[in-house]
Amino acid sequence: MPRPKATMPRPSPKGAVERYAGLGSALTSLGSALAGLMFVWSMVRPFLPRTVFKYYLGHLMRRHARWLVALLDPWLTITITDHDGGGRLGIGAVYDRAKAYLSAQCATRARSLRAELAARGTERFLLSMDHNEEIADEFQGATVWWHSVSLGGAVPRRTYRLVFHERHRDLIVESYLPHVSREGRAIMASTRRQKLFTNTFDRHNSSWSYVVFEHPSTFDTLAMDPAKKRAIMDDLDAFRNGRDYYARIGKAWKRGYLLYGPPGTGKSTMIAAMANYLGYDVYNIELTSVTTNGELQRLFVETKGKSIIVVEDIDCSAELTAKRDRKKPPPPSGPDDYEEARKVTLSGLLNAIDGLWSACGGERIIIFTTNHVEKLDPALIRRGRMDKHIEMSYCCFEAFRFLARNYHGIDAHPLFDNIKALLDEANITPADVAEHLMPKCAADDADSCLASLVKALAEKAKENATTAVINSMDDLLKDDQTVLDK
Ligand SMILES: Nc1ncnc2c1ncn2[C@@H]1O[C@H](COP(=O)(O)OP(=O)(O)OP(=O)(O)O)[C@@H](O)[C@H]1O
Ligand SMILES: [Mg+2]
Repeated sequence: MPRPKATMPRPSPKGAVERYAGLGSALTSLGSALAGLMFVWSMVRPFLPRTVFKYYLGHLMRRHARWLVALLDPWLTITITDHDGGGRLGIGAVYDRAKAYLSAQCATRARSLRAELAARGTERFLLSMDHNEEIADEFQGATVWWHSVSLGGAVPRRTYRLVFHERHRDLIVESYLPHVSREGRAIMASTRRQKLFTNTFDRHNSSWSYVVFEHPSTFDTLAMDPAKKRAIMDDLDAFRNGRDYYARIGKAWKRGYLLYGPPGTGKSTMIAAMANYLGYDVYNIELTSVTTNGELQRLFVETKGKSIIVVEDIDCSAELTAKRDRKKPPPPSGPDDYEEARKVTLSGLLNAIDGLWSACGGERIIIFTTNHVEKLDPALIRRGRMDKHIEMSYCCFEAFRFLARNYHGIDAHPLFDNIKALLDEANITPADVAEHLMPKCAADDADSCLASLVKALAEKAKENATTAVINSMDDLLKDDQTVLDK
């Protein structure tokens, strides 16, 4: 039953009919032969000793069942699904490689295509097959068919089905699939786009979904003490180039950063700058939508290498601020207990971060952010888990100068001295400074923006001074009360 050559424009409809074309007559004659055989079998069977039937004929039929199936349908199928719980173990990666490989094939062969931008800042498109589209490919004289389908469910899973003749089994498994993987990886490397993954929850479980990561923040636009910034960049470089070093000292190739500081001091901006600097994907875990420790573990396992795993506002994310739960919880008995058992616990998070999986593949950075570092359990942020603690503080003069250069291209201004003095008293975040420096209308320029900043700083400094006086009076009153009580 020869299938149309791959060079033909498009097997129709969807190749399935061709695959079985010509089988009709064979099936008809086989059907009548089988019917005759069954008739003879029913006549003969009562006269056969039980053992003959059970051990000899049964065995014979089982042995030849595969041969019979192969005769009826010699076409084999390999299914490759995206994000089917094995991304970390390479199944998701296989899908991505197949998709990249097919992008080159389908550009000339498929009739219904999907297009996405190949990489940030380029005009190149990456083409892929649309759902239910099929293309043929030739490899060392063998023809294979790739069929793109979407498996149903709450989160539809994009899937490729690779169909080929059984006589090519070895060629496909030993040579063609590695060829697809190799070529696909090369194409991916040349068109790689950073991704931002977030965990979503449907009625059954959590899974990752992604968008293209396009955050403009870089270390060039991040305002902070230059020496501190340089130290962070050096740390990232050492990590990125540290594969052999980590292997030599016997540590998993991962590094934890704790970013802490008041709101608006640039923690999220710093994460984006790190991701852009390293070119890594970002996995943003929303702990409140993870219901169990097991699910959290699975999400971590599904992350790929060259990535930053982020848990923002870790102090508000889950019940992680209590002391480590040393005792095992009792088995759930009532509905409330079940609700309790569904929560992510501190030990669950620690296991997810440090589990054995974390040593496989490697090259992962884990970042926690918090506004209240003092609330966190020491176990969570100890060195080795959160290796580097970075304080994101209120805007210092260096950071202000950086922002002024960035927003208005100025390195000096008569108001700078005034601003320097006020910054020490005002405790204002880089986010607030940036807001004042941003022109609000066409008439706004460096002078007006700096004047607006000075006004805001003066007000904040005055407010802080008043608060300080009130606090000190409170302290005095408390001291007096203590003396009176005695
Ligand atoms: N150090 C900085 N350099 C440049 N811009 C900054 C800096 N810090 C803050 N910003 C500006 O302020 C905005 C808010 O900053 P960001 O979201 O990073 O703060 P955050 O520390 O993550 O706050 P939160 O604790 O509320 O999450 C950013 O969009 C950015 O434009
Ligand atoms: Mg933030």
